[in-house]
Amino acid sequence: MNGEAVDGDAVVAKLVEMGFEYSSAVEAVKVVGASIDDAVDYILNGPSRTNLGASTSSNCSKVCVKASGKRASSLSQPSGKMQQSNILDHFGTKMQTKRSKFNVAKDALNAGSKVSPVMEGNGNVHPDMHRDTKIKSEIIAVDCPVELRLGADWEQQVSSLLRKQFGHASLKSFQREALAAWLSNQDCLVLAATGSGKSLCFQIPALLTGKVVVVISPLISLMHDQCLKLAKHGVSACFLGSGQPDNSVEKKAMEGKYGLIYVCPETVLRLIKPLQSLAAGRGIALFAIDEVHCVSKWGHDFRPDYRKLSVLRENFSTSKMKFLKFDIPLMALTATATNRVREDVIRCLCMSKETKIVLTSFYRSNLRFSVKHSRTSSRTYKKDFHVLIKTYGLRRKIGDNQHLDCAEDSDNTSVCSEDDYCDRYEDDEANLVKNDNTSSRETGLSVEFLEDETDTFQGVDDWDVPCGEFHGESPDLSQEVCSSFEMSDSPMELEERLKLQQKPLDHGPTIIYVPTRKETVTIAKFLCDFGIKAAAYNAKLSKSYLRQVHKEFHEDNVEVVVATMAFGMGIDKLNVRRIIHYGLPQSLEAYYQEAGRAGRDGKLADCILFANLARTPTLLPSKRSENQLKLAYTMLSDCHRYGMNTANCRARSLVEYFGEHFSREKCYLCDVCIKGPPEMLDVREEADIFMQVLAAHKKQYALSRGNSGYIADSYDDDITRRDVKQRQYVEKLYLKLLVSKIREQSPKYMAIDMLWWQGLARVMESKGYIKEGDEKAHVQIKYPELTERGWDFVQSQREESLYIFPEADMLLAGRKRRSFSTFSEWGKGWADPEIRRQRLGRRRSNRKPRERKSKGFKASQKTVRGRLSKLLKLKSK
Ligand SMILES: Nc1ncnc2c1ncn2[C@@H]1O[C@H](COP(=O)(O)OP(=O)(O)OP(=O)(O)O)[C@@H](O)[C@H]1O
Ligand SMILES: [Mg+2]
Repeated sequence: MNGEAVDGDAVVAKLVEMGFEYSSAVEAVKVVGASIDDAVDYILNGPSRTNLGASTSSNCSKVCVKASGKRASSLSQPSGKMQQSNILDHFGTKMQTKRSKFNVAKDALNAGSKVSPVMEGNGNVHPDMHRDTKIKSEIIAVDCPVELRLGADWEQQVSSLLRKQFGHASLKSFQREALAAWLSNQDCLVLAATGSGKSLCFQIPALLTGKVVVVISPLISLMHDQCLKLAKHGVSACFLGSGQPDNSVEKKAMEGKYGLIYVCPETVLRLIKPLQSLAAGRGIALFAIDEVHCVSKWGHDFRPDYRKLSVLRENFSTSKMKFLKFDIPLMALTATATNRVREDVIRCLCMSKETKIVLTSFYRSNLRFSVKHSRTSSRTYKKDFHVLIKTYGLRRKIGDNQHLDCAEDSDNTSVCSEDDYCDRYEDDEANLVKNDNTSSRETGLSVEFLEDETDTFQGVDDWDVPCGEFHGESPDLSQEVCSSFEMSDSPMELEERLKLQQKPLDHGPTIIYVPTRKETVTIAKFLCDFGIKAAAYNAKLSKSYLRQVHKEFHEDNVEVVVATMAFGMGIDKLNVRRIIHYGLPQSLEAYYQEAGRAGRDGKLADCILFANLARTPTLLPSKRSENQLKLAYTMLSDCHRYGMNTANCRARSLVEYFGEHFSREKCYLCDVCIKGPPEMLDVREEADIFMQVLAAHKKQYALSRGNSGYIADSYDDDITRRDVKQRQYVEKLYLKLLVSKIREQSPKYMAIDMLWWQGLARVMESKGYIKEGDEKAHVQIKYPELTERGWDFVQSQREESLYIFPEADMLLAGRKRRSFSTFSEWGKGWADPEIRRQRLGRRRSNRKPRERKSKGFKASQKTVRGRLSKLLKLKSK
């Protein structure tokens, strides 16, 4: 009995961790018992398809109806919409027919193989799937190709191989460069955009020579994905490590039975000796380190074990292995690396000084970037996802063949939509205050995120989500990705791009990235309620469910996947039309990496970022050293600034963030290019007072410490030295306090909101007039301090204007009514007739009759008069 209770609790805890609501978890465990799989099935499928005995089903029917009723009431449902009450409805009975499904997949893989297909039953099949399907481990012997002598015509040989094996017309220029470097035994760092075809750079060497290519990859899902694709193309490959259920695969791999061996860094460290034997036997052509940004602490996905990969150079060099004529070349590849990360990678991996850097543009010219302001909470789902609802939900209603114009709704493309803002004004202000006051939030864990739990990078096992790629056909060569990367600014091209601005998207799936597991489930359920085939994806959901989602997504049966970062790297699906980030990502690297899942077929795709721009973003919880914390803040801050930007082309800012010179003027596709920047604003007066107050504080502080030194000479005495001595001045002036002082000095600034000043502080910082005065890193400036340039600004007393493009928060503040965070401020404003008129008018318009009524009733219960009037009412009845 006792044991049962403990088990039940553990299952409930696990379900909550997966992102399910506590009440649903408790209810599921009550009905199906302490089995995770049954409970998940119960929550997702409802009682109808849960594998329960008839009696149990009927017994629980009441509970289930109650549960679904509860869910329904929490979501607003428009009349006449398609009803699909849970996120697995569209899977139909597929979850129950794993065996036949998998066999079909296996058949498809084998049928697609053109040359001696090697699809290892055990090698590429997840243990669960293996158990379910009972596929016999059947190994097809691989004839090692004879080592080719590659002469000057190697490009021709590669081209014919490429056509025969992969169906591609030709190599892209960066692939050619990377292969040329490998052929001359050089190390190579390949920096190329997401979806550009980096994998081919290390797959070709395995096909050209009889030697093995060892690929180091961070995710089992990614390794599995690539092995399945290679099998489809008739290339022998396997992956090793904890995700590999068949122990014999490792042995065979070390005997040279596979052309490509995928390993995670943890495994490669363990296999150094056997790999040395392999190098002495069949030979190793290349070590490829995919997603190499994981090496660097400056990268967004740092993996400590990646840092130990210097063992490759140490152990596979001519000094260590006398029979080698040259060090086995290293090829490192990534789509997201800043200059700092690149240097770090070369140093950490001990790559040679002559390392060839193959750098292509990070620019993805077919991606249409935009940023929208949203509270990103359940209250805004309906508004934010209305385009998806229109596209997928309605689509089914009017028939699949009919084209639906799914161009973005004009008022929704706006970064700062006014009605978006007003109704959440109070909350946002409260959050701002909360963020400002709780510096502990920035140093520790955010309660909000602790509750929800996030998918953070822990280890390769967390990502053990084997998945397959079942394209079934080669990509359309006329739509090669490379063509979209190599566009010029010719008038014709420009015209084409201008046409693209308003072009509706082709039909294809969407991925929504959210920060927490909980949101994956709530948003997926919300979309399902509108008839959309949506599914949640987070690392804690059951493996069989995730495998199913992945597969259905690749087969175009799932239209929207709502995922955490667990569905990031390695997703190579050609026709993804929209990537939506619902909440600000933690870095621009992560953002660009995830956005890169869109439009891999070269056709137009949307990358939309919804973020609450009225709120300072917080870091997701993770273990970080002090330095890592600083870096994490810097990266989050860069991302925040990207969202705040209203004047620079988004594609340009992203590409320049990675250190690339953006050769064209702008992309002509992003929201900024389409709408143009906002009207410029002369902020000379506000900047003046901002800087003057800051300078005055610094002087007062110096005097109060008896250290009048460098500023005493220029001190103009509107405050006497004695006054200064009597008061205690803190060295750093908190931005909020600074704004209070500005308001104190001049009531005309009373009506300017704190958000606006935050924006101004950011602008002044970017112009080099102020800097952060706190040693701790912050997302946005918290303790402004004058720079030398700032002191010049203060002393110059220039009259000329200071025009700036107002940032998103400044625009929001302009539309928002100012709040008064302290009682004294509220009191002060009343003296000004204009402010008084505004406030009274606002108070009247703020009155929401329904809410006030209920609030009034509750309040009345607390007062004597209220209770008496209630009594009287009852008596009179
Ligand atoms: N030379 C080529 N011609 C046409 N298509 C190609 C060529 N090389 C690769 N591709 C296609 O490009 C797509 C993306 O390839 P790949 O997964 O290697 O991208 P990637 O650069 O590794 O992206 P990511 O950084 O997102 O991992 C694949 O579907 C592949 O078939
Ligand atoms: Mg890749």
